[in-house]
Amino acid sequence: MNATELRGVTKTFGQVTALRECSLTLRPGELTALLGPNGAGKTTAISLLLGLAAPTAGQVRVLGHDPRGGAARTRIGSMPQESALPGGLTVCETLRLVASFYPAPLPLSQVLALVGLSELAGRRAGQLSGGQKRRLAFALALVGNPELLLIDEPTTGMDAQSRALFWDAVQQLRDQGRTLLLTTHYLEEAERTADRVVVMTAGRVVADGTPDQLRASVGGARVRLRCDLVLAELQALPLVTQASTDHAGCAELHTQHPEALLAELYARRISFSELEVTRSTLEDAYLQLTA
Ligand SMILES: Nc1ncnc2c1ncn2[C@@H]1O[C@H](COP(=O)(O)OP(=O)(O)OP(=O)(O)O)[C@@H](O)[C@H]1O
Repeated sequence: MNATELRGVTKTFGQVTALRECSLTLRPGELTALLGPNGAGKTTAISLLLGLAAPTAGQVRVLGHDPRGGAARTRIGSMPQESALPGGLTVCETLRLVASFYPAPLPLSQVLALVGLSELAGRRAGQLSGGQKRRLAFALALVGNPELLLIDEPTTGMDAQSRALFWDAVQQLRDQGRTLLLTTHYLEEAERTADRVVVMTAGRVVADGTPDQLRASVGGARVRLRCDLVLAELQALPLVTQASTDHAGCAELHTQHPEALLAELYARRISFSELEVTRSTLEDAYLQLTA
């Protein structure tokens, strides 16, 4: 089996326990989004998969191998949260240099086009903007033609256009049958693109499923409306599990039974306007799971 997994992994750094009996299996050909608050252990999980650190307890396999050996190294691409690029080399030279370490790299023109750097191929890395450097880091993760891509907070620092381009490229890579694991704090992006979402908190996996399964685990909907009730009255409404008001004076209610809640408002002759009902999002599930 070409398994890529953490099995019962604990990782400590002195007094700090970054992972606690953490188990996670990546399915081939899937895009898995690894979510969790700051310090949850996401980067630690990735560094163990990359073989950069050894687990304190438990087992790590990558494409069927121990990642600290060399067997799987050229089959993996990684994009770390921060990367130091030699500023004097051009985009093309940097890519060519990294490609030279792999047995069957992708054509540079294909990689440049995929990450949207074709027009900047001759520019020195030190002269790229922050977002362009992130694109180059992504290109470096891809150029070795990896089966498995481990990507840590890729879209931080990218503008909206770069982000859209990035997710488009990620979908293409997944459609080519590659396996991807990425961490992100942009839940909407994960919700739209990931086949599977794993939520970690305090070094443990607390949820693992498709975006639909996670949304269904909180169920219900958000009901937004304008009415004269104050916050305490909104919170006291039957069927409301959570209530808040925003700066514009609109109420936001969370409920498992939006239709019954609206019927209740009518029955109580509570008048309201600007009604909006949306089903729970991945963010709702995430906030509940990591609360
Ligand atoms: N080399 C290290 N030495 C000591 N503690 C560390 C080390 N690396 C990570 N930690 C600690 O382990 C915990 C998990 O860190 P990790 O970087 O994996 O979290 P994360 O989920 O990636 O967070 P973020 O979203 O902020 O990137 C944190 O408490 C962190 O301070």
